[in-house]
Amino acid sequence: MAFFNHLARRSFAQSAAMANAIKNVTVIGSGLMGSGIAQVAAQTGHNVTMVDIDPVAVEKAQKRIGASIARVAKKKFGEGDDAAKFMNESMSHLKTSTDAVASVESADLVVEAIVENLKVKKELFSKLDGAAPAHTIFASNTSSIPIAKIAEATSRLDRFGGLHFFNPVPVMKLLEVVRIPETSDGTYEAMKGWGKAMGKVTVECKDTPGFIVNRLLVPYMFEAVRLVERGEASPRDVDTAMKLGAGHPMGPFELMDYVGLDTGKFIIDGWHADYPDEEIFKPSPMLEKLVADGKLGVKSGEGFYSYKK
Ligand SMILES: CCCCCCC[C@H](O)CC(=O)SCCNC(=O)CCNC(=O)[C@H](O)C(C)(C)COP(=O)([O-])OP(=O)([O-])OC[C@H]1O[C@@H](n2cnc3c(N)ncnc32)[C@H](O)[C@@H]1OP(=O)([O-])[O-]
Ligand SMILES: NC(=O)c1ccc[n+]([C@@H]2O[C@H](COP(=O)([O-])OP(=O)(O)OC[C@H]3O[C@@H](n4cnc5c(N)ncnc54)[C@H](O)[C@@H]3O)[C@@H](O)[C@H]2O)c1
Repeated sequence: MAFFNHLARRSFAQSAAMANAIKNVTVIGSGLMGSGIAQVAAQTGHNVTMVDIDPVAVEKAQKRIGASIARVAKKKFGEGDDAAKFMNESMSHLKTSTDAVASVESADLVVEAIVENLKVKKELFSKLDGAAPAHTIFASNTSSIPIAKIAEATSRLDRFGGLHFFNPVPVMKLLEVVRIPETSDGTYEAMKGWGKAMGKVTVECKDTPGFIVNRLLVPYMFEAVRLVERGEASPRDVDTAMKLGAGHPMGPFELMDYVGLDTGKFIIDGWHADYPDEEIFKPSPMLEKLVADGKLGVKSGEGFYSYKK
């Protein structure tokens, strides 16, 4: 018994040490998710570099983060000195860059949150693999792509996993921590420990399509799309029904607009390619048209609904 207690203490100490070892975090992608992850990492005292290929995206992300940190500060401290101190300290932990390769040179953890496209994610990780130190853990925030397929681009499968956050990151408490068969126990413990240091509740999941939440959420959203396409109800009434009848904070159309319809299309196209016989994953004419018209949801000012002021 004493021996097992000793082992348990040692593995706890090891995982705590690895989680504590994550100080320098590089977040690649400064869109909806990357900016949220970078913000929470900075708020929780990590040294963060947030990277995007698009300098305009970085600039917008900084503004979004400033506004969001102000909301968090107000909620935590009200008005006054403590709120200002929290905001200043958080912002002082955040750097930005447009050079992904240079930004990983001293990273303990890289969290990728770029476009939901396997080829683009692999190209990125393959470049980073040669530039990051040997100890650096790589993680993807993908919604739907198998982690193993992304990890193939690197030679560090034991230091690779999934860290799936939820939108809006500063508010949503959940973090799905995903391992592939090669992920080492040390890496997995470090990812979970970091999630806790970020203030999230972590759940563990294997590298299964959609992990836990999206395995249930995506078919639900697409049932809603089919229902509207069949002319059985309007998006507004479906949303009202799910909010007032099922207690959801947003209806499925509001939520799709919030997530981004381009991301929704990437997810469904990927799953349709992988599971061509599944009716629910077949392309939706309604979604195809909105994306083709540049109506990507809240982020572009219009999707199923208009957000233009
Ligand atoms: C097509 C297929 C698509 C597949 C999708 C897969 C996507 C993905 O992989 C998984 C997901 O993320 S799935 C998506 C998972 N996500 C969901 O399911 C989300 C469902 N929606 C919700 O939970 C709620 O509607 C919200 C929390 C978004 C807003 O809450 P509300 O009550 O309706 O409105 P409120 O009054 O404005 O906000 C209330 C308070 O929240 C705080 N706050 C809010 N935003 C903030 C920010 N950016 N920063 C900081 N703080 C922020 C703030 O404290 C505010 O209080 P304040 O006094 O005003 O400062
Ligand atoms: N939107 C959501 O609700 C949500 C939730 C959980 C997970 N995700 C996943 O997170 C990832 C990002 O989603 P998002 O909603 O933040 O997308 P987004 O469109 O808001 O942002 C993506 C950003 O990545 C940048 N980018 C693209 N290619 C890049 C590259 N090679 N190097 C650096 N930057 C690059 C783009 O310029 C853009 O700013 C996707 O994998 C998505 O599936 C999204």
